[in-house]
Amino acid sequence: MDADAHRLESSLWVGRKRYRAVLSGWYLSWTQLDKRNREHKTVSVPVSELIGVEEGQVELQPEKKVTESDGDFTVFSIKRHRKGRGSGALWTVGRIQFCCPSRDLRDRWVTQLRSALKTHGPSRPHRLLVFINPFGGKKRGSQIYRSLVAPLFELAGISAHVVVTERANQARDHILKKDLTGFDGVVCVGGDGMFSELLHGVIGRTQQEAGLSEHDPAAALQPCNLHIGIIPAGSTDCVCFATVGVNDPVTSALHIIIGDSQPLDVCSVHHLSTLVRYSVSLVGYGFYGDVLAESERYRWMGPLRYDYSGCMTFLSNRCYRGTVQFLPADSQLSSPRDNTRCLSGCHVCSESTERLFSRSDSGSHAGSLYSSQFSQYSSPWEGEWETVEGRFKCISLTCMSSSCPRSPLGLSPSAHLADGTADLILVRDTHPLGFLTYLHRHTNSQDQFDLPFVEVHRVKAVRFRLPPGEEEQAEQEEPEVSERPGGMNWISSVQHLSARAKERGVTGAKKRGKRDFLCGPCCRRSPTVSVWNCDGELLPFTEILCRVHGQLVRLFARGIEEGMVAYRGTLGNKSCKGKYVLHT
Ligand SMILES: Nc1ncnc2c1ncn2[C@@H]1O[C@H](COP(=O)(O)OP(=O)(O)OP(=O)(O)O)[C@@H](O)[C@H]1O
Ligand SMILES: CCCCCCCCCCCCC/C=C/[C@@H](O)[C@H](CO)NC(=O)CCCCC
Ligand SMILES: [Ca+2]
Repeated sequence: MDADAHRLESSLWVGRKRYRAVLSGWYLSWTQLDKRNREHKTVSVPVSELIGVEEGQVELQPEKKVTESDGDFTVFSIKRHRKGRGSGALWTVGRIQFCCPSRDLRDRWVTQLRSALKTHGPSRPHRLLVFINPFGGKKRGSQIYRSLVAPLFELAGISAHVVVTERANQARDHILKKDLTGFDGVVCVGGDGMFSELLHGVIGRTQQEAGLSEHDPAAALQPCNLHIGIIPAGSTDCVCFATVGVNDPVTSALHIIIGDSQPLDVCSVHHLSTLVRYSVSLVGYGFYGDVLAESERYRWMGPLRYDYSGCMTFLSNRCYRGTVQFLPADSQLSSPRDNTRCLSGCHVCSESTERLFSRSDSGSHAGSLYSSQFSQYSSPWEGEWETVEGRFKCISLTCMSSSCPRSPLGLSPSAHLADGTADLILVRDTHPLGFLTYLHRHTNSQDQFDLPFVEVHRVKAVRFRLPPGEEEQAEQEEPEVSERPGGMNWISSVQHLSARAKERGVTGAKKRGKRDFLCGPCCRRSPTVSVWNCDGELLPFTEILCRVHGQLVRLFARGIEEGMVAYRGTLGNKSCKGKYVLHT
């Protein structure tokens, strides 16, 4: 469609000032005119960043108020605010009140702006399925949705079907089993645990519909079309923070409204021939597993439980033996120590998109999303496995930086959201001060990998084994796997085992009498086996195989926007490229 099909130009008033307003191409701009018709300051807003247009003078805060008058209309758009270094932009709603000399002209402006919005925003969602966890984080999910998010969805003309969950895994089961026709996306209001429910629902549903089994780690899974949105209202909100750059409900709601799309790598975790779980932020053994196991006893503390358990776990000064094997990623493409950051529009991720989807029938990426991935035609195990054996303070695998408010640059600051790889961080046994230095570097900009006991690898797959004599005694715990593609027996079996792991604070190890978490970390002989933390859930198995699936899901996000985003505009006659002209 011709970008100028909606062109409109006229004189308008904003307050007492007269402007020449133009809707042209991809922008709405208005230039102040003086009494002699000389042009002054121009403000420009991309149509893609308009939220909605309303007749009359409209205010949203403290609640929606409309004052009708013949010539007025109100335009709502995205307004950026710069946050601290390393984080993304905070978005709020900008409001501009225009006044036309006639009702007829007002109607033309409203019609043209609305139709420009439709044309320029084909990827914007119209219908969303929203799951609210009323108990996540500080238990403010329902209030956050009602007061901050719902009014914006209404303004943008999005219809939302809201489910307030009454039990864990309700959102996941709903996505797996219910009719989702007509929904353009699913949204969670909660923390990483809620996101994980949506992730499992969306991936499981997509594989069911494609007739694929999720258990085979070598299988090429079908990329998911249904977008996931996250309104942060949890304890860590790591996935939101790492994909948007801030954990702010309004910013996330605005990314959803304008239909942003961020592909995300997902790691599948397998035990023997069973899929155990999917992960995007952390598969962690040793310290992070112990912190999570310990924190389960202190849920009542809310988000503070991680700080308390972190201290207790640190004081217990444990390390664990094991063998880690990994399949390195192509080191020509990127490295976890190249000091780059994956930002919005990242070229490493874009090139990966081409590699992952290039063998599809359709030339366009959007088309190729619906067809099979390149990896279906080649083995995911190409390359030589490397082996590292030893005693580890912690072993972490992350598909993305895993930045969060506790650690603004994250577990692996140069990791990419959508490059088809994960970073494997091995922290060998060291003295407590060394490990404290490693942990502390997560909170500032010092390089946590520049320590003699730390190594980091960019990988496509990882395998973990216990030392001989300590192997997993999994016979009694092996879940019964459904033979049917997309079968769901494994979910309930693994879920049952995870719940048992949670109850005991640790996986089957207690049975072996090798550890006992429940009596406190400081007063026991050191256990020899830890537990895996998979995006905040304890895994019921110790010996696992992890495989990265490039760009398996898509979020309503755009990666981290660092600094103000440039777009063309004019300031008087001078170019102001590189500046975002704010308006209120
Ligand atoms: N109604 C409910 N009752 C109990 N648990 C629920 C309910 N709805 C969702 N859950 C579960 O609560 C867990 C924690 O939720 P959520 O992620 O929203 O909060 P959180 O406090 O941030 O936790 P975390 O960040 O540690 O995962 C999730 O794993 C989810 O499965
Ligand atoms: C001396 C100061 C030391 C400070 C140390 C700070 C280190 C912070 C690293 C942050 C790593 C976050 C990894 C993300 C994990 C999430 O998928 C998961 C689910 O929400 N959270 C936890 O498991 C919760 C576990 C959180 C552990 C801290
Ligand atoms: Ca990645």
